[in-house]
Amino acid sequence: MPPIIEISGLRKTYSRAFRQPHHALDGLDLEVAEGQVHGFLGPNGSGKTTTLRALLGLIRVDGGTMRIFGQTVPRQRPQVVGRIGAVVESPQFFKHHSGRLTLQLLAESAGVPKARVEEVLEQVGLRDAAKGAVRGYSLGMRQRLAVAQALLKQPRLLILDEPANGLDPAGIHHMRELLQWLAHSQGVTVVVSSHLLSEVQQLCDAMTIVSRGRRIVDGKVADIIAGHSGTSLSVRFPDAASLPEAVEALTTADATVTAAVDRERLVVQGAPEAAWVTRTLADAGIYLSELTTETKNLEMVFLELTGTAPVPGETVQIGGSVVPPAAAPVGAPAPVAVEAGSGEAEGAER
Ligand SMILES: Nc1ncnc2c1ncn2[C@@H]1O[C@H](COP(=O)(O)OP(=O)(O)OP(=O)(O)O)[C@@H](O)[C@H]1O
Repeated sequence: MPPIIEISGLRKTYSRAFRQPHHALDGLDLEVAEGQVHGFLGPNGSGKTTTLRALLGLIRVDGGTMRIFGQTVPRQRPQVVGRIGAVVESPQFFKHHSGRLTLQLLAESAGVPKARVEEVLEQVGLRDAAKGAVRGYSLGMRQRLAVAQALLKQPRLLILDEPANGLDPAGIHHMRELLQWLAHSQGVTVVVSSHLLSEVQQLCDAMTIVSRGRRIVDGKVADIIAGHSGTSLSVRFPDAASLPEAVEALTTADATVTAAVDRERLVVQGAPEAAWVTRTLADAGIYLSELTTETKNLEMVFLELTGTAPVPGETVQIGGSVVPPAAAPVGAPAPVAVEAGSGEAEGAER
């Protein structure tokens, strides 16, 4: 079955006064299969929103191709727009209207039966708050209203930019259940962008990790974690002067082992077992004072893949993540529901 979304080599460059042009998208690829919750994960400024805005026709790109439901967009957007619901960017609801009236007016203009309004209010958990004016809504409530708006037309593809934004833990849990139900029981394909790793891990079936406008890795969430996880060993010595000798001893004994000095300790990866490290060092006349095993979680995998792992004494700058290793590739304020394909509306230069 062809992917619901296929993006290949997408490019978007912003010119900046007195600075080099900025490649927000630098040949980005993305494939999203039908009926899954697909996480679009990346550090701040990695190009997630730019990609979603391009898909929805809100900005023009400089290169690459995009297909939704097999149709090339933006050219064939009219053929697919009715099947897409999206929540990207800031809310623009009439503050004096109630949540229910907001949805009723939108339903009317879209030719959707009024009964559908009650269904979506129930689905997003706003039934009891529906008669209150939107001006009294919290960030999380506006977020829910935006999602309700996106669901009105019973879309087959739902695109949400940071859906957990503004939601409290109960709201996040509720949103997760709703999105998984839509995907797994209703066959809706759901794409969510996020920088919340734990949320992606719990919510998504598959994910694409991006950094600096490029895809770093994609696949099933569990496979990505399994494929990049592993254990590393942290080794300390009575005297830090032993560190360079220890690196030499370990990497000479086995060329596939990596040993990196991290302040006063050595981080060893690829060793057959902990005992091998102890033995190899002892054979070289080096004695250690501590050896601990560290298992990687998704956060460590993400930091490693996107090159945003903290460096002692340095603060990683936005958009300044390092170029990821060559071996890796495998394959807001509260948002508002955006009418997909509502035209080319280039955002203001930041
Ligand atoms: N209209 C614009 N003018 C200039 N630069 C822009 C514009 N929109 C985005 N950018 C830049 O493009 C890069 C990608 O931005 P984008 O909003 O797509 O990132 P993101 O992955 O969604 O980040 P976040 O997680 O912080 O929302 C950033 O460096 C951003 O500053």
